[in-house]
Amino acid sequence: MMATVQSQQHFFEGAEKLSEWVKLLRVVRCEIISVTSNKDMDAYVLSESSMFVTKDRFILKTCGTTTLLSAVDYLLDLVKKKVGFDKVVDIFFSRKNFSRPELQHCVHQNFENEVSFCYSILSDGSAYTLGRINGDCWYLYTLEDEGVTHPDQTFELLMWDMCPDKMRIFTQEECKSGEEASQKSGIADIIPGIKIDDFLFDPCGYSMNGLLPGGYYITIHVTPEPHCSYVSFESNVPQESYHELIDKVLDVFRPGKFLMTIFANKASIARDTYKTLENQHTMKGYRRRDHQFCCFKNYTLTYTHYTKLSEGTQYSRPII
Ligand SMILES: C[S@@+](CC[C@H](N)C(=O)[O-])C[C@H]1O[C@@H](n2cnc3c(N)ncnc32)[C@H](O)[C@@H]1O
Repeated sequence: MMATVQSQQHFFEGAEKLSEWVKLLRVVRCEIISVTSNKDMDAYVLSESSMFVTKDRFILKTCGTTTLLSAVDYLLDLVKKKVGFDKVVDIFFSRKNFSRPELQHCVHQNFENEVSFCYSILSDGSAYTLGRINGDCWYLYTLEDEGVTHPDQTFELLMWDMCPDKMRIFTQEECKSGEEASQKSGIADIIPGIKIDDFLFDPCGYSMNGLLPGGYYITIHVTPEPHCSYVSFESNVPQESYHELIDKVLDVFRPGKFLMTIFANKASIARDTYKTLENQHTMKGYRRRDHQFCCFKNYTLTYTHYTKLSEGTQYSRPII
C-alpha cells in the first residue's frame, strides 16, 4: 500500500516517531527488525516485509496473515495529529490473488471485503482486477485524485514456483547472514551503488531494502519453502526501459511464473515503457500469458504475466 499525503505545513520528524511506527505496526501484526536511512527516506525491514517513509509518502508492504488495511485509519490519524497533514493525494492498495485466502483475517479473505473496507475510509476510490479471474490475477484499489506532478513510477515483479537451487541460498544451511545471501545470490549486483539493509530469517527467508539518493528504493522478499516459494521485487527507480532490470532479476531468481506491473505518470521517463513491452511475447525463456494496459487519470499501468517455456520449446518471436 502506498499513500501520499500533503498540507501547507512544513514537515517535521518527531523524536518519538519510531515508537509511533511500532504502535502502527502492532495494529498490522508485525514488527520492525531493522532501520536504514538516507536524507530522503527511512526504510524499515519488518518481520513481514517492509515500510518506507518520506516527507509526504508512506509505503507499507506486508505478507503472511498481517492485517495491512488496519494501518490506514491509524496512519491518517497519526499524520494529522503529528504533522497536520489532512489530505490524501493518492493511495494504491494492490496484491496478487492469495494461494490460501481462508488463512487470512476476514477483511483480507477476498477482494470485495478489502474494497468495502477501503471505500469506508476513502470513498472516492476505484477497484480493478487485472489478469485472469479464473487463474492468476492482481487486485488494485486506487484513489488517484489529484496525483503527484513530479516524476513517479513503480515497478514490481511478483514471482513464484521458484528454482530450488536459487532458493537454497536463502536458508541458514547455505548462508550465515543476509549479507552473504545478498552476495551469493547476485542481489547485491542488481542495482550498483545501492545502500543495502538485508536480513536472513531462521531457518529460512530473506528480506532486503536498498536505498539510493533522491528517494529511490528497491525491496526484495524471499519465501524459499518449496511448497509455497515466492519472491517479490519492487522499485521506484526510473528507467526508460525496464528490460535490463527484468533480465537481472530473472537471472537471480529463475521463477517458474511471474507477473509484472509498471505504474508511470506523465512526468516519468518510464511513461512509454509499455510500448517496448507490447510485442514482447517471449522473454528470456518465458512466454507471455496475459498482457493488459490501463490509462488512469494520472498514471498508465502495464500488467503482464509470463510462465517459463518448457525445455525444448521453440521461440516464435524475438527474445530480449
Ligand atoms: C521474508 S518474509 C516476507 C516474504 C513476503 N512473502 C513478501 O514477499 O513480501 C517470509 C519468509 O521468511 C520466513 N520467516 C522466518 N521467520 C519469520 C518470521 N519471524 N516472520 C516472518 N517470516 C519469517 C518465512 O517462513 C518465509 O520464508
